[in-house]
Amino acid sequence: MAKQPKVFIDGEAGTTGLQIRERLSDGIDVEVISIAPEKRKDAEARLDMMRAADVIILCLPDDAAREAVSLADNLGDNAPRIIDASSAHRTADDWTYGFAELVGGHADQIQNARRVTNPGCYPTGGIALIRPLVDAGLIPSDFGISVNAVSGYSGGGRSMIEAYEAGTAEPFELYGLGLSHKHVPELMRYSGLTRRPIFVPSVGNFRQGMLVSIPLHLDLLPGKPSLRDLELALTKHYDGSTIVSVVHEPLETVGQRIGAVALNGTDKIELFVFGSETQKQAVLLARLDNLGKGAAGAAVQNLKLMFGL
Ligand SMILES: NC(=O)C1=CN([C@@H]2O[C@H](COP(=O)(O)OP(=O)(O)OC[C@H]3O[C@@H](n4cnc5c(N)ncnc54)[C@H](OP(=O)(O)O)[C@@H]3O)[C@@H](O)[C@H]2O)C=CC1
Ligand SMILES: CC(=O)N[C@@H](CCC(=O)OP(=O)(O)O)C(=O)O
Repeated sequence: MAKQPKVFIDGEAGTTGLQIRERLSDGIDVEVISIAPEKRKDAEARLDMMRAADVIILCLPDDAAREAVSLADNLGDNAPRIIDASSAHRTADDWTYGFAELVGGHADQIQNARRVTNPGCYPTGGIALIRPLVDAGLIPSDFGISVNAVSGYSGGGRSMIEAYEAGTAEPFELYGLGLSHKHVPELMRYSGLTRRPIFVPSVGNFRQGMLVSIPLHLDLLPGKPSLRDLELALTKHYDGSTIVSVVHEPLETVGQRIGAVALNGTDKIELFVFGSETQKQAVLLARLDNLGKGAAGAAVQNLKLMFGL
């Protein structure tokens, strides 16, 4: 029988760490090794955990994740493999982007990678929608794209959760209005866009769940594609995936509105092409759980790929 991989979750007590822990206790053949809670920020103790681990999953703020990687570097060739859930290494050339469905064959790259950077929750939705359409030639890479999104408050980690649960946060707000959100470089790099998209995130008074939407003027696209053309290209790209699905619901069925929380507790993502053929306008839409495919679900998916679980 193959050896059970030993997993150290650095940041195990945080929002993402806890979700990963929960998923790993659900019949996945790994041994989770945990640090004593009072030592969780002690570099020597963390290094000892890294020595014992086959893989570490970083569920830390960006600076702490960078520090964890330099700790692991001290172990040279004996360093464990790394999955980083933070945004510290998302556009680094020597890391593999942990979105298995990105392009054909990408899952094999994750399988063989030593260092995998987990996608951000918003880029997961945006890239899932845009990349296949750029690759199919339906959206030119220099096309002007806007990405609007709403997240549950768990996306902001422990401090935002506490603020919402104490009733001290705005019930709903847009943010990132200086258009320099940290997710934009990642979104550009992996969606294949060369023109910087306008990204406007927002957060509301619900714990988890996410919608990412992209309005498009179809008559400004070079081939003037129909809604059906866009839907077909997405369907073809994700054919066979058990995680990403393209939902073929006519507008009349969904009633021209869609909620953010239907996939909560799952690691799935749904893609929709809404709009009006008459107006030649579309809204591409992704629905996911920010803590599922947007964080912990993707980390566990990558772990399974890396260890053939
Ligand atoms: N929440 C989400 O939807 C998503 C989060 N992410 C990313 O995952 C990472 C973790 O986020 P999240 O779980 O939400 O954050 P949390 O704030 O909920 O948890 C972070 C954890 O890291 C611990 N920690 C902080 N500094 C250190 C340190 N120097 N050494 C060891 N442990 C430390 C914290 O401990 P303490 O509280 O005691 O300081 C806490 O347990 C972030 O980089 C985030 O951007 C990615 C995708 C989605
Ligand atoms: C609501 C909220 O605050 N969301 C976070 C993103 C959460 C996420 O995916 O973050 P990482 O890229 O850090 O992993 C934000 O906008 O910064």
